[in-house]
Amino acid sequence: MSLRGKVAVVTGASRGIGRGIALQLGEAGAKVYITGRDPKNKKVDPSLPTLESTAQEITKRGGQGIPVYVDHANDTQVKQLFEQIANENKDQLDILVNNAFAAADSPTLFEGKTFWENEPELWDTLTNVGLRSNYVASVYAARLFVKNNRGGLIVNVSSAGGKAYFFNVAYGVGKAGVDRLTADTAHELKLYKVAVVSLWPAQVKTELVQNKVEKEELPPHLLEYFKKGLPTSESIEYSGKAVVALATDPDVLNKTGKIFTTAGLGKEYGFKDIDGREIEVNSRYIELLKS
Ligand SMILES: NC(=O)c1ccc[n+]([C@@H]2O[C@H](COP(=O)([O-])OP(=O)(O)OC[C@H]3O[C@@H](n4cnc5c(N)ncnc54)[C@H](O)[C@@H]3O)[C@@H](O)[C@H]2O)c1
Repeated sequence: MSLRGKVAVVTGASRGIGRGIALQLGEAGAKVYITGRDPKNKKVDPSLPTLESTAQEITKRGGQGIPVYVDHANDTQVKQLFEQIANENKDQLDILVNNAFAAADSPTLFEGKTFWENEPELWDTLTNVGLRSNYVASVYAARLFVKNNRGGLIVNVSSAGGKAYFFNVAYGVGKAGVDRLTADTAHELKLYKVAVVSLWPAQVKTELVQNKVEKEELPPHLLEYFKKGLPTSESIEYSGKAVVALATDPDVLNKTGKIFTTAGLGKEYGFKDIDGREIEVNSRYIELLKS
């Protein structure tokens, strides 16, 4: 229970990597605010977990899960989230994980089209919730961190797509933006002892990807790529273990502004995936990080 007494917020945590991070923060004893869109306003796939079920699981594991409906495309709702956190915790906030990403459930991400074959609006789908939304949440979190003057941690969930071509042009530019957001917010927050890092998971066995593979709802090249990778993929909670390791590291400020792979952190801090597997560091990612 190394994070008992800490207050965290994980955006986009009903499923996927956000859910895995929220569960591990809960297991470490934190109070975890988790956000997701109101199911009344979106198409719900009943086979995917919900915000409420994730919150219950956090509490079952020893933390406190608090679900808050927030559409991260709506700045007013994000502002209200941080007002709620401030009111309920005497302004305390210790950890922000920017994870919400709107593109994965849009079929366009996986279609394999060139940028000129897609309509320009694809840019907005891939960067409004996934880059701009990280900036907005960071603004409100930073105001609390600075007011409290007791340090803090922001983890931006990103991807190797920030340095090399993955899926499509807007995806890569968005991820490069997330990594630059990390570097520049870290620069301004260092004085206040707030660390900001980018986290690159490798291929992750998310509920969405597993569903798409099972139902064969992917173009052939991606179906083959995901099928081949699934057996050795990281669990959603492996990213959570990485966030807990960072949040409990008294020297985390030495890492501020930089990008870390989940497996690299696993090796450094000595954690394994939840099934006991040691995850290999992807040698291509190491090369990309040096470039
Ligand atoms: N899945 C992978 O293999 C993988 C690998 C590396 C990096 N990543 C990155 O991890 C992040 C999360 O990806 P994922 O695979 O878990 O995706 P996912 O689609 O499974 O999860 C995204 C989460 O964001 C939420 N969300 C979407 N739009 C929202 C909105 N408007 N407001 C609030 N919440 C919203 C979804 O409900 C969901 O909980 C992304 O940035 C992705 O690029 C994923």
